[in-house]
Order: sequence, then C-alpha cells, then structure tokens
Amino acid sequence: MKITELPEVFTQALPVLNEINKNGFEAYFVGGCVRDLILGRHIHDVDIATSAYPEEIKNIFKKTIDTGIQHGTVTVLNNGESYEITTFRTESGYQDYRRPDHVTFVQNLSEDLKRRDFTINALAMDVEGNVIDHFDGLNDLNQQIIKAVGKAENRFHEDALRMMRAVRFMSQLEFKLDPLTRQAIDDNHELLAKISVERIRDEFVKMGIGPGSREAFQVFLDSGLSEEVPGFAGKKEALAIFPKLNFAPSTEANLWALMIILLKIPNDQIAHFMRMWKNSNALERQVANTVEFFDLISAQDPNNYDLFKVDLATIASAIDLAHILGQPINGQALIDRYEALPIKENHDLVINGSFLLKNGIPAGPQVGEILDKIIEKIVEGELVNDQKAISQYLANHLNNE
Ligand SMILES: Nc1ccn([C@@H]2O[C@H](COP(=O)(O)OP(=O)(O)OP(=O)(O)O)[C@@H](O)[C@H]2O)c(=O)n1
Ligand SMILES: [Mg+2]
Repeated sequence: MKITELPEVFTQALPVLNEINKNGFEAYFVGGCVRDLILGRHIHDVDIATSAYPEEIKNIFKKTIDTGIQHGTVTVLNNGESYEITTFRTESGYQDYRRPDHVTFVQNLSEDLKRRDFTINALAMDVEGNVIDHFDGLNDLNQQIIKAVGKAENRFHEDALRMMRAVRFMSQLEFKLDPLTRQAIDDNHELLAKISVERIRDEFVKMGIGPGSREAFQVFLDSGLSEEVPGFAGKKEALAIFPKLNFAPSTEANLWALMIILLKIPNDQIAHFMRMWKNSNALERQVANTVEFFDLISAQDPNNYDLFKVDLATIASAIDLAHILGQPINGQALIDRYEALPIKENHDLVINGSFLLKNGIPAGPQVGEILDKIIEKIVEGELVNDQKAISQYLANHLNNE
C-alpha cells in the first residue's frame, strides 16, 4: 500500500525523516499515526522510529531534548514542532509485566515492529508513503479487528497494560477483539494488578467514553479485567448495567459519576473512590457535585435555590446522567429555570457582608446566614437584588427580632 496524499502533520515532519535518511539511517512513521492515517481519523502527533542511536540523532539535529533517553527516545524540535524519535528497539528487558526501565536496541524495523502490541499498531510508513506491514495489520484494519502481534500472551507479559489498551481500542475504534487475543486476556487479567493506577485510568477513561464503550465494557467485565482495578472487585453485577444502557457517557466526569452511581458509592466516599483512581481534586469536586445534583433531581423537583447552588455545567452533566440512566427528567426546563435566575453567583449580589454590618446586623456567624437567606429570597423571587429593597428587608428583619 502506498499513500500518495499525506496530511500536513506528516508532510511537516518529512524534513526530519529526510535529514535522518541523508545521514545514512532509516526513519519511519510508526504506530498510532499510521493506523489513524489509514482509518482517516484525526492524528494528534506522529511518532518516528529510526535505526540511528539517540546520540546519533542528537548529533544530526541542533535542538533536541532527552525526553526518554532510557527508552531510546529523543525529542527533536524542528520548525516549531516537536517529534519523538525512538531508536528501533525490543522490550525484552521487561521485568514484572510493566514497561521496561531499559531497552535493547535492534538492527531493523522488523524487529521493532515485532514487539508492538497489536497488528494495527505495528504498521510503519516511509517518506514516500509506502506502508510497511509485516503482521497483516492492514487486513485487520480492514476487518476491524484488534489482534496481538504474534502470541498474545507474550505481548501481555511484556506489558500488562496492553490488555486495557485492547478494550480501549475496541471502544475508540468500534473494533472487534480477535478470539485468541481475547482468550489471552481472560487467562492473564490478573497481571493488570501490577500496573500503575494512572496508566490503567487513562485507558479506562478512553474505553469508557469511546463510541464502542458498551461492547468494550462487556469484555472488560467478562474477561476479569474489572476485578483488577480500584473499587471494582466483586462488583461485576452492579457494573453489568453499563453495557445495557441506551446511551453511554461522553465525558470523563460523567463516566466517573456513572461508575459511582452504579457502584452505589455513598456521597461521603466519593472523594476516596476518586483518589483511589488518582483523579485530580478538581475532577473529584466536579464529579461529586454532579452526583449530588443528580440524586437531588432524581428525588424531587429542585427549587431555585438548589439551582443557584450549582453551576450550568453541573446541571448539564446531571441531566446527561439522567438521560443515560433513563430517568424521566425535563432537562430543558431545568436549564431554562437556571438561565432565568435573577442572580447566578454570590458576586452577582449587589450587597456583601459589610453592607449588613452597616445596616445594623451585628458581626458574627449570623452575617453569613442572613446573606444566604437574602440570596434564597432573591432567587425565589421574593426579594429584589437591589440595595434599597435589601435595606428594607433587613430593617424588617431586625424589627421582628
Ligand atoms: N503498551 C504499549 C504502548 C504502545 N505500544 C506501541 O507504541 C505505539 C504508540 O503508543 P501510544 O501513543 O501509547 O498509542 P497509540 O497507538 O499511538 O494510540 P493513541 O492514538 O492513543 O496515541 C503504539 O501504536 C504501539 O505500536 C505498544 O506496543 N505497547
Ligand atoms: Mg500515539
């Protein structure tokens, strides 16, 4: 196969490959970028493999960064772009089923492609657009199959994360899993426990929000992979709802919110669950707010003050979750009501605490309480957001005491 028209991400990188070639070394585009090019998918970056050693690459180019020299990778800066250039290598140095801390360089491309995870990821392309396909990856792309290069078990022993990558690609590309590759996941799922949570999480999220997430999730459950990740062990039954949903989550936050709901994690344990997965505090807050608001709207029609206390993103996420879980909620009505609120945030209020003090409220905890009360009255339409009206309200309040 020869590709005649290369997208800009590739043509921009051509001078770099040509320069390597000019110095007597081989250079190819490899991995995900070739796969995505053939699939017509968006390409975020190109990876380059070469016969040159890292030191040789550093001698050829003026601007380089040692980004992963122990893995044989040097980053080359060229024309405002950066390129990861990795020396042909094999990962025979794997200890404990994780990525190796050292690598063995190999002489040719073929040896390099042999140690890659799946046939669709073991494609390379030269500067002329010729696709190099030693493992029938083009055929598998055509047939939409995720299939390990060579013996699947060996590939998973080299890096157990690849089992998660298999279900991730199933979801992202809406591909099927080759039966022998699937069998090897069934047989080796326990190895996933050796992999860092962060790496598992990144694949889990890509799986969970991809277009084929429900099919992939089913394999994630049936193969035993789900038993090896934080908080999911013994929860297969609760999680089995996911593949049966009519709609799947499309954002990272809603994937986590959905997991929390399916797993019936109580509100006071959401933070712990999110931290087990090494999620950021910001994401944890966003997810907790979404789950809480979802619980509220599932139980009752929220009042205006409830709407005021959340933001539009949380409302939209909670509506989305309701949709995913088949809860009959009029989302547009909630959004319309939110949009119509006279104030949406504390700082939309025309007064503040010192205004209360000036109006005779004594300093102390009641200042905050009265501010909250004022906000509640304003959003419920019982008081106008206007200094005069609020003064009047305060005067009445003090008289009634
Ligand atoms: N555990 C892994 C990770 C990566 N690779 C190889 O390294 C390439 C680049 O890896 P990465 O960027 O992580 O994945 P991509 O396949 O490029 O997918 P994405 O589009 O998500 O970047 C892969 O295509 C594959 O050939 C591998 O063999 N085993
Ligand atoms: Mg990539």
